Amino acid sequence: MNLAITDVRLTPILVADPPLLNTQGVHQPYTPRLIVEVVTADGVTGVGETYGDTKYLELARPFAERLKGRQVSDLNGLFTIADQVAVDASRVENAVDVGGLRGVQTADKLRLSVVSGFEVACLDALGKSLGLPVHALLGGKVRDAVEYSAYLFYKWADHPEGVACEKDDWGAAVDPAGVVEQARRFTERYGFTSFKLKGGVFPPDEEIAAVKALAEAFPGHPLRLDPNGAWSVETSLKVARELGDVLEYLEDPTLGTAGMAEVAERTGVPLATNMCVTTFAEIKEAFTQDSVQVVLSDHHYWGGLRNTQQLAAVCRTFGVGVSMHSNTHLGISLAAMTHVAATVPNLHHACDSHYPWQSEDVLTERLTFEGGTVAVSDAPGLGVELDRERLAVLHRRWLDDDGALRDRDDAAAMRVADPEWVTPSMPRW
Ligand SMILES: O=C([O-])C(=O)C[C@H](O)[C@@H](O)C(=O)[O-]
Ligand SMILES: [Mg+2]
Repeated sequence: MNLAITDVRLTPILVADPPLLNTQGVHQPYTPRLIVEVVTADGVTGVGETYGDTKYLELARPFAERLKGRQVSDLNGLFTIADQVAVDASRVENAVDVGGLRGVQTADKLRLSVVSGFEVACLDALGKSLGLPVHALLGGKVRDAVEYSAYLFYKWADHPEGVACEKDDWGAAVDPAGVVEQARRFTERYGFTSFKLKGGVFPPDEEIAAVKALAEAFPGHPLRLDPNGAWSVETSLKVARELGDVLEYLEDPTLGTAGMAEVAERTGVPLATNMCVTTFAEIKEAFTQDSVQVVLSDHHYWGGLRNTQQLAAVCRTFGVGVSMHSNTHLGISLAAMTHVAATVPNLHHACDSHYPWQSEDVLTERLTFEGGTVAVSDAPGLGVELDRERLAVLHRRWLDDDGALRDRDDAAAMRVADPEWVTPSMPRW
């Protein structure tokens, strides 16, 4: 068996995204992703997926060059390569609300967001070469299916008039009735039993009303609300008081470790985050201050599946829960999330996934949710197959774009509907 990497292919694509609202604006009609392929000397191809914005592409290209000739089994070596890839200082930002609502943007985190795409591709190729599923390469699954939650969004029925887009069939959801209707469709289509509402869009009282309506429509089901840090400490506490009885957790009610610690100290509602603990460097301060009770890992920016396992081990050590965050992603990443989630013993909350919102994919067969879960594949590698024709179509869309959509910008997308819109300063309420 020859596991040497002889070729690496990077294919940036643009995939359709519905008009989902968040505190910064609205999703663009098409969003960038990067598909990574590594090919071994034996002709085995492994696939990975990560963020596709320019700041990631400019790191992925030199990374790919350095990968050739190495072994797909050399997973630790990926971090050595990452250290050799220079990050332009202009890309680094220390604010916690930059970079698509997922915390600080350090040079290391940018590199790790690229490592993850290559790590998954290497694991896929290694698994296919050895005839083993990725979860076996990670130490073995402890469950046969991974539970996901319905990721509810306030949304418009359509993207603004005149904007080129793919139509979706979800309709609008801009009030409690619309949110409950969306949740019903999620349960009918996918069998989800827990629900997360992306908040920070409307004044807190309206979002409280939406969560109360969900609690009434789905009594006893786990509910979460995530305003991406849009509230002050006092507003967070008010929401916690109003919704304390029905929430499984409140996600990033306010920005930053200190604010989260203050909220956590003054409420019994558990706090989750994918914004104030997004790197290993942030763990010590957050955990010693008891800022968060659940860390939502995202293998893309934590540096891959094995780093996610390490994060889970640290969380277990400190008695902090762990689950998974999601951003717009396709089936390769859902497969990767499912493999790693299957290996984490202390995963006690349903994971997030945007996948139901993505009508387009690059796989020959879409992954499916049954009873709100994705079955853990025992096929070699990730257990997915790339559809080259679809990949070519979505890459063509990227090539044809004049650059306007190649870097996700929810505030810019909002300005198409509301020319006065600027990214709100935080706390918004
Ligand atoms: O849980 C979260 O914070 C997210 O998923 C952040 C994402 O950017 C989400 O808000 C989105 O895509 O609008
Ligand atoms: Mg979040």
